[in-house]
Amino acid sequence: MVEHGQIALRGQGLSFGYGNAQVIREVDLSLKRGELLGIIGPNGSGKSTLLGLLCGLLPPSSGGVELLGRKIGSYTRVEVARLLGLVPQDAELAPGFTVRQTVLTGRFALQGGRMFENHEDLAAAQKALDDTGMSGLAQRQTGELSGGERQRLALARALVAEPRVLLLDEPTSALDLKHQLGMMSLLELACARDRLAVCLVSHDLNLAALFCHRLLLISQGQSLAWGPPQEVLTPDLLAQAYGVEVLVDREPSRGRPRVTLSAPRP
Ligand SMILES: Nc1ncnc2c1ncn2[C@@H]1O[C@H](COP(=O)(O)OP(=O)(O)OP(=O)(O)O)[C@@H](O)[C@H]1O
Repeated sequence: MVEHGQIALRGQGLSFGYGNAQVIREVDLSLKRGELLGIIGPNGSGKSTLLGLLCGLLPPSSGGVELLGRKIGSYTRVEVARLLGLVPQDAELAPGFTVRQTVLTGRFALQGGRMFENHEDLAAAQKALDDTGMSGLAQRQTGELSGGERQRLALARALVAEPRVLLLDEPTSALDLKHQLGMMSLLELACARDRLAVCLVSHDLNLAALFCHRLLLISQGQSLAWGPPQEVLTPDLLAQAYGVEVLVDREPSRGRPRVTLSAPRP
């Protein structure tokens, strides 16, 4: 169970626009230590923009973000990089590097000016490669990876930095069933064991329901629902957000809500 009272990341009254187009409106969100939080919502509803606000990359037009109890703007960039990891959609992987070298670049913020990796860095990189199922590809060049392998490498590079908060934008979108389960189980374990706070954006409502403690449903830049999966994944709320009819029942392994699209016969 997630304990209350230990907020890792908090966004309050967040608003943001690109130019004159208002994209995020008055969104509140809190992420506890050890919590796995899912942000869901239709295309263009503002999920990636919200992640950008939460990690301090985008400046809110109103409202603010607190990381571990302090305004995010009061940290230096290196301090933020040390505490908070971000895995964007299509994470950039520099060409010409091997998978292992790429994972090791994730240790940069921990190295404090040290030029070469030490034994601890190498051991952490190996563990991240093992955990993400990438050790067999450790010598492969980044330009020679499949989409799913790139996603797993991006996660390995983020985990090796040992962040306190991890934000991920559609981290399972290119993964097959086994690797979806592997990645979500790994994140779940990091939450439970290391008290990592994880916030991920996903279009896979069932995967999010299966693993996330709470969900935030965003629609047109606003928070439409916020709470445990069974309170958010209801046919009414999903119809409001996505404009489609769905069936919601319980999946048998954890009793979490399961969403099925309802399509009329042709
Ligand atoms: N750099 C930008 N400049 C202008 N408008 C942008 C920019 N990035 C995103 N937008 C617009 O802001 C809105 C929210 O985009 P955002 O990427 O946050 O949505 P999303 O919910 O993550 O979408 P998706 O599910 O399709 O990835 C969209 O209307 C998008 O077109």
